[in-house]
Amino acid sequence: MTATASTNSTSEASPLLPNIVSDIEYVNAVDGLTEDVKIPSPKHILWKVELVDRVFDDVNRATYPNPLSLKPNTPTSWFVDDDDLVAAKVNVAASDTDLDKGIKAEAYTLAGPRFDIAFDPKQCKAAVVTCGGLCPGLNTVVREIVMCLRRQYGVSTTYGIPSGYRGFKDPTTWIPLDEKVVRNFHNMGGSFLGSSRGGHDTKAIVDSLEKEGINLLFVTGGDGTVRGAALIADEVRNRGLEIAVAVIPKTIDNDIPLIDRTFGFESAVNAARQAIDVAVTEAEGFPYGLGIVKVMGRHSGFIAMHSTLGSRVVDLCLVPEVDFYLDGEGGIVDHLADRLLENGNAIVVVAEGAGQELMATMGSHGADEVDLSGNKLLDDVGPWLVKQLKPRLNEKLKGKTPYDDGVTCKYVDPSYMVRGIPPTTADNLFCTQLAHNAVHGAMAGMTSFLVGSVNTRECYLPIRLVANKQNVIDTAHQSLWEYVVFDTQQPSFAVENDCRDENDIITTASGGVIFRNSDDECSI
Ligand SMILES: Nc1ncnc2c1ncn2[C@@H]1O[C@H](COP(=O)(O)OP(=O)(O)O)[C@@H](O)[C@H]1O
Ligand SMILES: O=P(O)(O)OC[C@H]1O[C@](O)(COP(=O)(O)O)[C@@H](O)[C@@H]1O
Ligand SMILES: [Mg+2]
Repeated sequence: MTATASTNSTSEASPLLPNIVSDIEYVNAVDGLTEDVKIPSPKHILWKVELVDRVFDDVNRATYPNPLSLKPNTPTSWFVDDDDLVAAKVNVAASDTDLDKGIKAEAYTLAGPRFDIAFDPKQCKAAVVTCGGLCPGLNTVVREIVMCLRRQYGVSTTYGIPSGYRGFKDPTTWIPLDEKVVRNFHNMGGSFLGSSRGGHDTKAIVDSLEKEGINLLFVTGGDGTVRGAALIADEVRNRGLEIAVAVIPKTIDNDIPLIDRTFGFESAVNAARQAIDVAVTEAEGFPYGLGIVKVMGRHSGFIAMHSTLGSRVVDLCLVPEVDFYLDGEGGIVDHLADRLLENGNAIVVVAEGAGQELMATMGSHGADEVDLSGNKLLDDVGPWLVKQLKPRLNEKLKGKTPYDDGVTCKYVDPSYMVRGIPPTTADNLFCTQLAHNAVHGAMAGMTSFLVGSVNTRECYLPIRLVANKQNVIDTAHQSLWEYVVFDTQQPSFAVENDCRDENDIITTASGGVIFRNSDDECSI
């Protein structure tokens, strides 16, 4: 079966996403069908990315040849066509393939270099900024943006904005970046440019961009940064400026929706696994050793889930997405007591955002504060868990062990050790792909977009599809969480059995899920 998208798609304006959603009529949907069999044309969605103001109007679109295309022997097959799409969903229900209905398709624009570009490289000035919490790979992204701009497009001016969004205000502090400066960035943890929370001032940022003649802006950061970038892109559009705004999503938390994973996540998972290994050594070294490891992840437990599955020795994994309880049948105390008696030791991995409600109901008074970006500061679940578990387990083990001196509890909090490290090789490669594709998209005149991998293919997503939503572990459907429950044999705490239409659910390769909401204005 082949499906071909027609090129003359019609644009359907949505009040919230002007010119982003378009219907594509599939033609020749099923090979071998005779001419007289008419397939009712279902609506398909292409989540188009916006173009900078000057090139928005296709008719007046000025283009320049991509310098890469002028180099001798560059295969034309290296270039991506605007017709090349990435399927948003690769799993389809059998009922969706009913010939009467056709297959409902939803797609993003494939990332990569375009044959024609929208900006004259000689006139280009770029800026790059790193925002939010640190993350392995930030420097690689900056390095590769500079390298790709210079080597592939001949753009020689790129400024590094110091200290996140707040650094835009004073252009005298901007750092000129060239190949020499960035050469060894890929080996460095942290952010050479510096980062920060808070300090986003849309007007001041766009004033500086306008004053300094920046036309390519690359922003790397997490969910907060994406919201900030959306505001910058709106302001740029409102002022009619020719500035492409591209986001390269970062965060060790992996909480950006729709994409397979964020860069830095894999590095953080590897480091978290090392902490688990230490806890195992300690727990095995003492009678009835209980190792408890707390890892980062405020709203999403991906680091906890993936490091648990990577280590395969964990007896209990607690994440923000799943409420748990301590006592009684099906509680975590009985489960851990069983494992201690059976194996002589037990390992718990807990994400920092887990158990917040339980702590509150049991009288713990959280800080009730937010950080400079407005992120709620969490109650510390690690020490709380140690305090709750120790006496309960001692009670459970009484009279059942040879020494009768209870559990030996070892608490490991790797904290920033999972974050302030250089990226793994896989993350370095991933950062390179993301950075280069961000440059290709921006040079092609795309704006207000985020570059990410969807179903292992790099593509461009409109920022607004992603802002204000969170990627969380999919606990209600067949996903990686099922392996956690199977592997740890922990109680399967009740999860919301979501009864929304399957079409509203988007799952990600790392085991995440988001549910569309009305903001998407998407009707299939
Ligand atoms: N709703 C928002 N509007 C504008 N800027 C925001 C918003 N939320 C966060 N930001 C800015 O984005 C930056 C990073 O946000 P933060 O939440 O700290 O990290 P991350 O982007 O990694 O999630 C901060 O400078 C913050 O001020
Ligand atoms: O750097 P801070 O302010 O101590 O914040 C720690 C938080 O940052 C993170 O490492 C990453 O969060 P962001 O990606 O949202 O910046 C969280 O896992 C953690 O809760
Ligand atoms: Mg965040």
